[in-house]
Amino acid sequence: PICLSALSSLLTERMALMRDVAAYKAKHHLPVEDIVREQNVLLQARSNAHEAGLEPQSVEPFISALMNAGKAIQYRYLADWLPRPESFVTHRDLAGIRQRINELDKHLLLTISQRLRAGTLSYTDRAVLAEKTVAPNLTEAEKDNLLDTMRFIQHAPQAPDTGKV
Ligand SMILES: C=C(O[C@@H]1C=C(C(=O)O)C=C[C@H]1O)C(=O)O
Repeated sequence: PICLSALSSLLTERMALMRDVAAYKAKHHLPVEDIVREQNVLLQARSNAHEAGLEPQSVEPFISALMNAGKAIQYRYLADWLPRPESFVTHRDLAGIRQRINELDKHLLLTISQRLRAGTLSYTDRAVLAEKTVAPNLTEAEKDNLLDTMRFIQHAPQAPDTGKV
């Protein structure tokens, strides 16, 4: 259960940051989708997965689901702000927010790796996670997608110990 609450707070914090990302982009007239950044997030995730003992390919659908949810949340904020342009104030800069997102993604994969040592996620775990993970503008469909792709994540096979030094 410890791992599950850590997981849901990491997910919730990542989703909550999307408000600041959207506000920064609105202020600077930047598009929501940033393909170069997305490629970096995926590359970083593969390397974090490897370090956490996970199969790098198996984390890709989960990371893509995180980014899809992130973009959808931002689009909803921008739509909500259209009639009230004064409401999108942020003092944070994008580089700082992205640094925090990098940390969160790394911790997410480490926590998932730890949790998988206790066995695969059960339906109860999934329900607990779904209930605990609540963020503004995150829909149930996006949450389902996150939890479905999380179940796809696998540990990397252990390197055989040859006994040689
Ligand atoms: C969060 C951002 O917006 C989008 C979502 C991303 C994510 O969830 O990591 C990455 C790039 C963008 O397409 C961002 O630009 O940093």
